[in-house]
Amino acid sequence: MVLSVNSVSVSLGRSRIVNDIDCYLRAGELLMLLGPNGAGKSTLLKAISGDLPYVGSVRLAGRELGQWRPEWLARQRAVMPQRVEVNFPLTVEEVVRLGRPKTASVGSDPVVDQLMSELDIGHLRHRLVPALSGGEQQRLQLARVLAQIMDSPGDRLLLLDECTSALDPAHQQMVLELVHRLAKNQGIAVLAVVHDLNLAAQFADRLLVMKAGCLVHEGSAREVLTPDLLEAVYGFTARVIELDEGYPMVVPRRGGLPNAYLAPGNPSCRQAS
Ligand SMILES: Nc1ncnc2c1ncn2[C@@H]1O[C@H](COP(=O)(O)OP(=O)(O)OP(=O)(O)O)[C@@H](O)[C@H]1O
Repeated sequence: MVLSVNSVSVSLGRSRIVNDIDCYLRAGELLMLLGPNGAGKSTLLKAISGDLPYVGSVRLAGRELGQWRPEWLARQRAVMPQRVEVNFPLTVEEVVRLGRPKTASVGSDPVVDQLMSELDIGHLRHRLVPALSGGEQQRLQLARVLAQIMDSPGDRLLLLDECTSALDPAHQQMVLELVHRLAKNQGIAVLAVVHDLNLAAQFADRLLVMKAGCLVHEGSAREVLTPDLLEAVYGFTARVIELDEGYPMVVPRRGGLPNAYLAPGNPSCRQAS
């Protein structure tokens, strides 16, 4: 198992934001984490990344997160947070190179070239980062993150927090096809927070759904993306169509936002800690 999360809870201030989560991730698996705004998805990802204190157990490749040396983590685990502010005057190519391990070649680096090409930023390689558009910045950050673990041996974990939120539909497709290929061809285990239900249906091996700090559903896209479950979790009504491609598509109904949408989350899940 690349990642095992057992009974993980996170409190921020006086509130318990993430409540008693269990999940696991095997090599080559693409797991997508869904849930309404404020459900606790980013907080869980930050705990798994070691960026927030938690109670419970997070094991990477069989060993507790805190027991790994930072050098091992830097080669085997890469994290793309929801927001990355880059205001310093480096070029696109220099930023991707920041992700490379110190042992990588100082001259031309095929991994850097390949990632810039696959993420469609090769033509921007000499451009200064503050002059990029939002979507270009997001593809650049993904390239930097992937550069970190691209040619590492052994178990690798990729944690992505809304890595396609700024992208147009073609680039969303491009990015998730790349991430899917890396999982399947290189055995990288991927945990990705997404809001786009149809991208999740298309690419995820398994879906996890969080609401009000708790894990409330887990299963395949066909099991999770049902009208009843979507209404219970998000409070909106939708049709779910089975596509010839072999995965479902969610079509929200216009005007299908009941008042329940604005109601607070399940109070039994998140309480003062
Ligand atoms: N430092 C903090 N102190 C108190 N509450 C916080 C803190 N940081 C986040 N929260 C709250 O924790 C809850 C979960 O936040 P989190 O960012 O994990 O949600 P999310 O599921 O990733 O949401 P989104 O889909 O909007 O990105 C939110 O209600 C947020 O306001």
